[in-house]
Amino acid sequence: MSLLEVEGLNSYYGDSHILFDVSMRVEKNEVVALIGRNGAGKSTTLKSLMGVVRPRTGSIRLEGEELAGRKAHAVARRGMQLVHEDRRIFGSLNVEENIILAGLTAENRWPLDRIYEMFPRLKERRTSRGTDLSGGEQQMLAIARALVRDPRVVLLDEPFEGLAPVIVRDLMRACQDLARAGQTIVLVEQNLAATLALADRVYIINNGHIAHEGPASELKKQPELLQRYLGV
Ligand SMILES: Nc1ncnc2c1ncn2[C@@H]1O[C@H](COP(=O)(O)OP(=O)(O)OP(=O)(O)O)[C@@H](O)[C@H]1O
Repeated sequence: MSLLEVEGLNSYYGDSHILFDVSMRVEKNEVVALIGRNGAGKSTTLKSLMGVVRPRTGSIRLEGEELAGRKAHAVARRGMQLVHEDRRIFGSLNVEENIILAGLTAENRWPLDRIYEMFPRLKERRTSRGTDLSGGEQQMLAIARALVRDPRVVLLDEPFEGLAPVIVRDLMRACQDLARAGQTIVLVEQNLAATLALADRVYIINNGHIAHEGPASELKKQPELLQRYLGV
């Protein structure tokens, strides 16, 4: 049994059918990336896993437990965390308050020291308000807010988007440390180099259909796939 088993997801916005029989599996300690063109359905897949979008049909099993149809807070309680593209931190609270608040209702929590070891920059900025952080620091804080709840699976939606290359490098390093420490991650990211550096395995989604699945290391040798589905 895989840690996360997704079968036959069909998701809609109103009458628009967005995901078509999406199936994926994620092993424990694995980093799985979901890539595809703009509008292919990557964010909708993460939102469907998290219960933010409610799939009309399909199954989402985490450690064998069915999560499809549950609300996001219930899914979070079972050990899934989604770091949204728009980060969702509290601007009026400082860094440490943001982290503590996120962890309040969690069954298990990372100690603050472990968070700060992963993101030394957050330790330096721990008394700064959310609104005073740079984009990169906000992204670190958004990830920290997910990690403090000691998730079984963390879903990252475009964590490097809009960040300067030097910040991307720092965040990449943190994500690599996280992966090495055994954190299971599902990553959606436009930065293909970063994606292939981080991921063990990749799914390509095209018009809401899973079009390819395979090891990240092999995708680098398949330029025709990248051309066909990503236009690169
Ligand atoms: N809230 C919404 N209401 C209606 N349609 C939506 C909504 N969110 C997304 N869509 C549509 O669903 C489709 C899939 O969007 P989604 O955000 O999942 O794509 P994506 O692969 O993550 O792309 P991007 O990289 O542009 O975020 C697109 O056609 C998009 O316009």
